[in-house]
Amino acid sequence: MNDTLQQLDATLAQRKSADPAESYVASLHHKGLNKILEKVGEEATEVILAAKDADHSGERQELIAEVADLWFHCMVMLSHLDCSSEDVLTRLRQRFDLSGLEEKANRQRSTTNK
Ligand SMILES: N=c1c2ncn([C@@H]3O[C@H](COP(=O)(O)OP(=O)(O)OP(=O)(O)O)[C@@H](O)[C@H]3O)c2ncn1[C@@H]1O[C@H](COP(=O)(O)O)[C@@H](O)[C@H]1O
Repeated sequence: MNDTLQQLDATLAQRKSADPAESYVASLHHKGLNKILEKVGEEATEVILAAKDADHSGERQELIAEVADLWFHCMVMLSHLDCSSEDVLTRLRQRFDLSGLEEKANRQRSTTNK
């Protein structure tokens, strides 16, 4: 697994029992799932706006920073629900040999057969 994600996952797990007054992550866990989901939604919107700006201006740093915020808040959400980045990476690895179009065709075939 990617070292950066693994290191951050370990920090996030530790913050589940930390003092909300001393840790941003602990404060999100303390506020609960709805607050975490609100942050994920906000960051997703910011990624979209930054991508549009990057497309017009050619400047990529803001986009990279916003994607980092989105990934981070998704990781907090996963941690809150007792999942980890490793679970997501495993799922992505399982898809390595399957094209997106093939996967979609299989899904549509199984829906029509119901
Ligand atoms: N990677 C991050 C990270 N990325 C973004 N953020 C925080 O996410 C918040 C982004 O939200 P906004 O930009 O909307 O800022 P805001 O207005 O302050 O947010 P709200 O008041 O709406 O909650 C900011 O407070 C950022 O500092 C992060 N906070 C923490 N981490 C990692 O998590 C670790 C643990 O952090 P603490 O729990 O704070 O110790 C840190 O060591 C870092 O590795």
